[in-house]
Amino acid sequence: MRTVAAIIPCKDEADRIAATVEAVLRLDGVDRVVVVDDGSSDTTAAAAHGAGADVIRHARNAGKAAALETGVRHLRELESVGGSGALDAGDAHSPRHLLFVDGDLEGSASNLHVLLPPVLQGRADMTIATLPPQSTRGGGRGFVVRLARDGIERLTGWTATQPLSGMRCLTAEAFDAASPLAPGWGVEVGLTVDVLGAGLLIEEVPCELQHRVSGKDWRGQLHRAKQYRDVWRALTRRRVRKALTERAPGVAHRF
Ligand SMILES: O=c1ccn([C@@H]2O[C@H](COP(=O)(O)OP(=O)(O)O[C@H]3O[C@H](CO)[C@@H](O)[C@H](O)[C@H]3O)[C@@H](O)[C@H]2O)c(=O)[nH]1
Ligand SMILES: O=C(O)[C@H](O)COP(=O)(O)O
Repeated sequence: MRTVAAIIPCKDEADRIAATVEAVLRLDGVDRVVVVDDGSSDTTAAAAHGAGADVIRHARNAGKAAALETGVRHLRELESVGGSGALDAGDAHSPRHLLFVDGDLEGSASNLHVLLPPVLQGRADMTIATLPPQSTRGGGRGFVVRLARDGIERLTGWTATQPLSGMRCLTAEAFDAASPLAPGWGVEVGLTVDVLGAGLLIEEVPCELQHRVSGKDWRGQLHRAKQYRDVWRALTRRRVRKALTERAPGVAHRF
């Protein structure tokens, strides 16, 4: 049985991370959980460690994409030092599949198991969870989601139901196709465009997840403004790269 390593980027999730880690560790097929504490000012790292995760910390906040990259780098280092060479138990020559999980899912993370079979069985290179209506009402008006969905569609022809969903299971090949990741909140859009651009397959999978939604207050709106900026940057970079690939292939890799 091939196994999957989970990476959980988190900032200030001390109240939620232990329940999330415990639920992910119980998932069939997941044998390691790496939590990246992205410069939290609370006790996120200690709570994650206490729940059984490998924990690595950013001294300063660097954003979600950087936290995911740190997690994957740490995982690969851990496993090459440990002797398994970033390989899984079932196939001595394949790098690990990855499961990206947000830190605020708590017990609902136990429903993430549906993301694994399409990837483990080779039907998809990346699965993306789609979430049901959330029990707490959010304060968004759909601006970021529309920017992301329309941008992905224009670049790839594929329509994402929930383009910002960060709960994803992916092969090492899919991760490497999107590396370096688009910074900050651009990471999901970058992953989707790059994975499709590499000719790999994506499947969306409904998943009963509940997370902390951003509200209508100024914090929520500031968060959305940053999401908008990062998604716009990720899309713009990829539009430039695509145009250059068509017109000046020699320089396109620099973008
Ligand atoms: O600087 C940061 C900020 C957040 N996080 C973590 O990233 C995850 C997602 O952040 P969250 O605050 O929950 O963002 P939301 O806006 O609620 O998230 C939605 O939108 C994001 C993209 O904009 C996706 O990454 C998420 O999966 C999706 O649920 C959580 O584990 C956070 O703790 C970091 O690691 N570093
Ligand atoms: O609250 C949300 O759903 C996200 O922050 C995205 O914001 P949006 O509703 O403006 O797209």
